[in-house]
Amino acid sequence: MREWLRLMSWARQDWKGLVPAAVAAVMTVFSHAGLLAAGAYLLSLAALQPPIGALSAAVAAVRFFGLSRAVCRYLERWSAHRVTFDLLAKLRVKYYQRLEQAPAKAVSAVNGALLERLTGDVEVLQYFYLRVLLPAVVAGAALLGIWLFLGQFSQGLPLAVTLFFLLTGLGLPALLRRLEQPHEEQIQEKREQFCAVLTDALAGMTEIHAGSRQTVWRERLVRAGGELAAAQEQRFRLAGLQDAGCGFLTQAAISAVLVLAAAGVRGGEIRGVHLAMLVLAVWSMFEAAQPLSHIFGHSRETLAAAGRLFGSGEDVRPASGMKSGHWQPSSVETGHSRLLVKDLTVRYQEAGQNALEQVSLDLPPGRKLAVVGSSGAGKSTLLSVLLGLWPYQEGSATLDGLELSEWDPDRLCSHFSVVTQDTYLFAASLRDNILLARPRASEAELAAAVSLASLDGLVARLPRGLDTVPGQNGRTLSGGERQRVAIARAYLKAAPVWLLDEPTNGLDAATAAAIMHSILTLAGDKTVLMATHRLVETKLMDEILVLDGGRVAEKGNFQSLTATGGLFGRLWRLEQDRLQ
Ligand SMILES: Nc1ncnc2c1ncn2[C@@H]1O[C@H](COP(=O)(O)OP(=O)(O)OP(=O)(O)O)[C@@H](O)[C@H]1O
Repeated sequence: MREWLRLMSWARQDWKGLVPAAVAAVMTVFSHAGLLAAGAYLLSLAALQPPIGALSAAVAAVRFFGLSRAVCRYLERWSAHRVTFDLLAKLRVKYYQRLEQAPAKAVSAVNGALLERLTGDVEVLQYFYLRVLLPAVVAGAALLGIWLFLGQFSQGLPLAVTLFFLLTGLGLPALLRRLEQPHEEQIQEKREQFCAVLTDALAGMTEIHAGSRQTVWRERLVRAGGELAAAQEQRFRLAGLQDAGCGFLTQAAISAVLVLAAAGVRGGEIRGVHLAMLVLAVWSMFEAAQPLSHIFGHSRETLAAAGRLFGSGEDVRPASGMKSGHWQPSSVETGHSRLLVKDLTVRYQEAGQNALEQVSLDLPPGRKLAVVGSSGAGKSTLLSVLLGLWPYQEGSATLDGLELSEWDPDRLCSHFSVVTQDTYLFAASLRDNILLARPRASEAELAAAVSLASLDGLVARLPRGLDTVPGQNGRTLSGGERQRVAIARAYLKAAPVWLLDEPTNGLDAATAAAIMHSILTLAGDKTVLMATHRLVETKLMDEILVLDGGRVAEKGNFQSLTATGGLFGRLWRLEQDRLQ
């Protein structure tokens, strides 16, 4: 019921488009009935060979309904689809924005399932209007028309037709609905599974090849596709049964009308010239009952899709989000931001282990802080929380005195230039990929970013320079080159705080040193927080925070930490041994 109300209120946003579409749909059905009825009447009357003038009204009616049917059908299709696609576009954007504001949800969900929701579920919602709301309105109007029209001729006819109309539109579908229900749920489940396997296979293509697992994955895909097809086959069988049942009931209704009307003619209640008209008018009105029979199926599908779509938005709590009336500091403009973290505790699962526990740090403007620790210590988690990508359960994290959870996500992000361990490049030109950070940057600013990030050598080598498309996720670029693109983006963004998550991960020592040099030169007097595994890079930082199992194990600068022989000292010696 909740989903129904939400769908109705969703559709209500565009009621100005919906009403004309519904009117056009009703007029189409009436025009169709009018055309057949007037045609049948004309032929019956003509068979009695009356003076030609007596046929003129019927001829005019046939012409009128013939034209109005075509025009109304066109208007109905055009307006209904236009308004539906408008609504779907709005819904897609809204759903994407929700995910964007709460990426925690996106990260924890299976990619394929998310993709399926953004495409499949949103697509299914078009049925709500086109195949649920609209047919219901049209069927209601048709039933009213049947009563008004047939009531002129006999009392028994509307009753008989209504009975068959309701059996066709509601009785039979309600019966089949019970049989279909388990298949619907199964189809959705199988479809999500198939999408998840497919997206996994595409994303992990390299690993699959490297591990010679092509056959296994091909079989997995074929199996998932086969299970989906089998589930769909069952449902299509029932849909076929429903179509056959509808056809049968329509013919039964026509036969009943014929028998009743013929009896009426014999009894003098109905004129013989009206007999064919009544039969054909009823036949055409059943055009409105047949779509009604699919309402159950489509409403179930749309309600399930609405539940997943609206539901997924609902259980997401943005990690950051502006509370109305809050003053939002604007240190982006002044270039000075202070990050203060106090006793921060973060858990990924409600009852799970803490990924961060009682972590505190102070990052005044211009300070350079390195966060180190072994794998799983919580470095990336800390950065995700600061970026507003993950909520925290306890403690506080403020930027310029305002809790991160109070910040508007866009405004919060505008304070950070980010370089992650694996920079994503879109399937667009290198220019567009760099300008992502500041789309309105001038050519001079872009050129400066390219040169300062040491990308000019690469740009000179590329066939179309900055306009070259480096493939999906920069397939044609090396890891170091991709990181340089990220640095150029960070520089262009000119945010007061640089957040770096292992920016030299996977690069050789020489490239890593060159990248670090570029970063620290470009960051200049900006604040820097860098998570890293390479302890040598921490020599250049003002302070080092050593995390161990989500807790702060040590704090200090490079000299003090190596001198004490604690965790950092041990890790440093291990790194030195490995390099020798
Ligand atoms: N999305 C997630 N869902 C559940 N647990 C997670 C998630 N991301 C990280 N964790 C867990 O949180 C802990 C900290 O992970 P985190 O990625 O922050 O460590 P890290 O120090 O950055 O590790 P690495 O150096 O390997 O990147 C780990 O135990 C990890 O398994």
